[in-house]
Amino acid sequence: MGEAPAFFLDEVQKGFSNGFDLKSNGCDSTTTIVVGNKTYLIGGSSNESTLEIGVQIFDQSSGEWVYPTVLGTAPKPSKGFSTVLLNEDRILGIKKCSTPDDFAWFLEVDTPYVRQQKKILGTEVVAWSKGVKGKAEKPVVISGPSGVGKGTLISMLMKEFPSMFGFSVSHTTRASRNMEKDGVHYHFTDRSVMEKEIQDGKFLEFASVHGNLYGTSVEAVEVVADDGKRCILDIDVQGARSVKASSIEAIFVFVCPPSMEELEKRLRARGTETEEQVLKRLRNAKAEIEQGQSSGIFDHILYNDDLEECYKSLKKLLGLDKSENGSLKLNPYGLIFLRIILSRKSTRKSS
Ligand SMILES: Nc1ncnc2c1ncn2[C@@H]1O[C@H](COP(=O)(O)OP(=O)(O)OP(=O)(O)O)[C@@H](O)[C@H]1O
Ligand SMILES: Nc1nc2c(ncn2[C@@H]2O[C@H](COP(=O)(O)O)[C@@H](O)[C@H]2O)c(=O)[nH]1
Repeated sequence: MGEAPAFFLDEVQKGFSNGFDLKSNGCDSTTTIVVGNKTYLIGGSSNESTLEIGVQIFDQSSGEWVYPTVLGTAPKPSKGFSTVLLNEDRILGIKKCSTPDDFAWFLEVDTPYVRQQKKILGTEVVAWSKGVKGKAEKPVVISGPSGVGKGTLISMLMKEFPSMFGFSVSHTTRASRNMEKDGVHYHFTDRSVMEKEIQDGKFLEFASVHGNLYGTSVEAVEVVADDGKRCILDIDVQGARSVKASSIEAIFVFVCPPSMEELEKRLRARGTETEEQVLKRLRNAKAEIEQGQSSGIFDHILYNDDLEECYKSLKKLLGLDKSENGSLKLNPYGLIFLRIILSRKSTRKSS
């Protein structure tokens, strides 16, 4: 989510000159700003029922108006909206006559995230995010093969630090397990509904995992941010890759099992999957561990052998422990362990 330097937001709020070329439209409800060969018309309301500030693009090369897919939650219309272009890839918008927590907004127009979404959606794309005053803690992305203990570690963290962390509740098309609650563990949904919402740009990332669709909605992350908490995402490696390509600056943690045999034991002991699903998850685990090692996505690799030790390491890397960082920060030993795990031949045949 976008973050404006605190000093800058303070200056703008006080109405001081700030050195930026802010284009004010007084109290009109629309403003235009040129980025490359496109003119962005921002303001008014594109949709009367939701009352959001609308965005239209005039493409000077084709001479046509384009209505982009708008990702993120757009600001509500205000009496005036001033804009300034930052880094040629995002527009900072300042709402007039607004509250301190609602006056700075970013519209990404050509960031890596927006470019990626353009490719996926095949449309023109822009993405809104609210400016955060001050320093927001980076979200934490936790990945690793199924059954390694990601959920267990996250539960421990949420239990010990309930006011600090908020879990990003993903959507999934898989059936719910016995103890799982809709809206708490996942938003359980139909594939057709989720596919439509993906097309509508409601997802920050999504992936097909073990035969089902899983995804993080923009709203899921915003709910946590609005609560003033640090967001934790439990997502697979494909999802982590998408978040890495987005404008979100996160800490990426990969959790590794001590061995494939132990992973299998844990998956079976959990008793939530059919035999066929266990086998599929174990097959996918190999590829995930390989990607955990070689993708360059992850800042930290944790070994979940002894749960308490692993939890301690997780807390250390999140700065929740005063002693030195306890994770294997992509050091040679980490890579050696990964290779050992991958080189152990699974005795089970793929089905
Ligand atoms: N260090 C550990 N030693 C032994 N068992 C563990 C350890 N960590 C977790 N477990 C157990 O392993 C099982 C799988 O853990 P968990 O459900 O947290 O995995 P996960 O990575 O979240 O899996 P998935 O990706 O499928 O959601 C659980 O029964 C959990 O209690
Ligand atoms: N890319 C995403 N992956 C996700 C998301 N939510 C969960 N996951 C991953 O799916 C597997 C399987 O989960 P399970 O609950 O069926 O055992 C696991 O690796 C999760 O990390 C998501 O939103 N996006």
